[in-house]
Amino acid sequence: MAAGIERIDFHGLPALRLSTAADASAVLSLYGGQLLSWVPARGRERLYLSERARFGNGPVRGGVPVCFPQFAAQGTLPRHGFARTSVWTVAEQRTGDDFALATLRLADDPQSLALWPHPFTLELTVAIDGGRLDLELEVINSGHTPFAFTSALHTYLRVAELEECRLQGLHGFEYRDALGAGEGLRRDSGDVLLFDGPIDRHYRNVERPLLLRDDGGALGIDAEGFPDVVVWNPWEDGNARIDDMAPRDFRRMLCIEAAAIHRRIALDPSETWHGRQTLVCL
Ligand SMILES: O=P(O)(O)OC[C@H]1O[C@H](O)[C@H](O)[C@@H](O)[C@@H]1O
Repeated sequence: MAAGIERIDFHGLPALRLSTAADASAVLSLYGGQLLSWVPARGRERLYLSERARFGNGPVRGGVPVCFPQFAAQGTLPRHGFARTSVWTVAEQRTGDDFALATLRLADDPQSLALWPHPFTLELTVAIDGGRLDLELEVINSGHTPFAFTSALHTYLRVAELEECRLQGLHGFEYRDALGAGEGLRRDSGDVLLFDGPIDRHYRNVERPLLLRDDGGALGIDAEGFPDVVVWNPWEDGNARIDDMAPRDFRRMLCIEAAAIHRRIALDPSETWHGRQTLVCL
């Protein structure tokens, strides 16, 4: 099969389907600039997408939402900012013998300026190549005054069984426990992170790569530019409070997010920032 990129309708959303000659594929929605599916060559679906997701009516539960210019409720903007509910445009698409790549773009408009008074351009580039996925976010300050932002690629990984998952690579790094009381920092002391309850940890200045093992094999998780890692799973009670997730779905997903949140990124006029997350099937 030849590599290709086609425009599709995905649950009513305009999207691009990327595919490679080796049969890797991905679906990238223009709504939110959100990757909604990634199937590596000879592999299974690697991203969780809720069967109860709402498409085009608020945030889409699953895939890789782009959080910008605010992470979670760390400010006065809508949760996780407005990029995940904005309509992006296609800036570039390219295929080669063994890869497919697409870039989506989002720029300020009257609605964004009413919420956040800064001209900006965002570009999200998604590239698939055999067993590898690269996501790169570029932020350009296209205005005349400085601005600062927080951001994340809020990656929802699909896992076979959460309690079988083992995450390596966070040993020794400091984190803020977003479920705990107070602002104190803790230090990860385990060789591997296991999942047997709700978790919402914001690790700082993590030197990667991370390694996630579950029943279905191992996934390497690397990043550049994003200093932080968020690990989130709502577990049973949290899941029950999320109306766009089926009741036991917390066992099928794990968010490991490339983030820039513990310190805001400041950009002067015309300055550019890049952050990248890479997932590799091992
Ligand atoms: O439900 P959402 O607004 O998409 O947020 C989902 C989750 O995002 C991040 O992982 C935060 O650390 C969590 O605290 C939050 O619950």
